[in-house]
Amino acid sequence: MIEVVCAIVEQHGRVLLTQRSEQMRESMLWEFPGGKLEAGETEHQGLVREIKEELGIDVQPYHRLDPVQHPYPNHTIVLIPYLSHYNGGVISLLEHRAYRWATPDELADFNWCPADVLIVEAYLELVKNRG
Ligand SMILES: Nc1nc2c([nH]c(=O)n2[C@@H]2O[C@H](COP(=O)(O)OP(=O)(O)OP(=O)(O)O)[C@@H](O)[C@H]2O)c(=O)[nH]1
Repeated sequence: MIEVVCAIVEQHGRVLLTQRSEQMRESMLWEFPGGKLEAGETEHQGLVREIKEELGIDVQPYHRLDPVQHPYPNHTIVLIPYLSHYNGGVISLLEHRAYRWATPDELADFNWCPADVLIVEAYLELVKNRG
């Protein structure tokens, strides 16, 4: 099982989404930025490292949401989402095709990686319950 951590980074009522590039698996689909955990790394360390590597920004994970398991044709992943603070830096697209700061209302309009669909739903529920 491949463990993948991803960040739900919020700022001014919007959330950061990234679009996978032509070169990546699940190409052109939208996701929460992140990546595979490396051996010996904690989830927090892996998430901070991945976001720095692919977007050049600093984030601080603070709340773990329920992981989602998803079978892709050649591998199964467990996707572990963290609500995260944006701690600074300017976004550079070092691996992705595009990024957006989307409002919760807009999230349903994106073509998501299949593993993310349940995470988007859980996030929307959380936003609703915050009032
Ligand atoms: N980062 C990220 N990956 C996701 C999400 N949803 C999802 O299904 N995935 C899948 O999880 C896997 C993560 O791979 P990745 O390519 O982003 O990670 P990485 O940078 O560590 O991989 P690499 O070193 O093999 O290129 C891919 O199969 C990707 O499609 C998501 O929200 N964020």
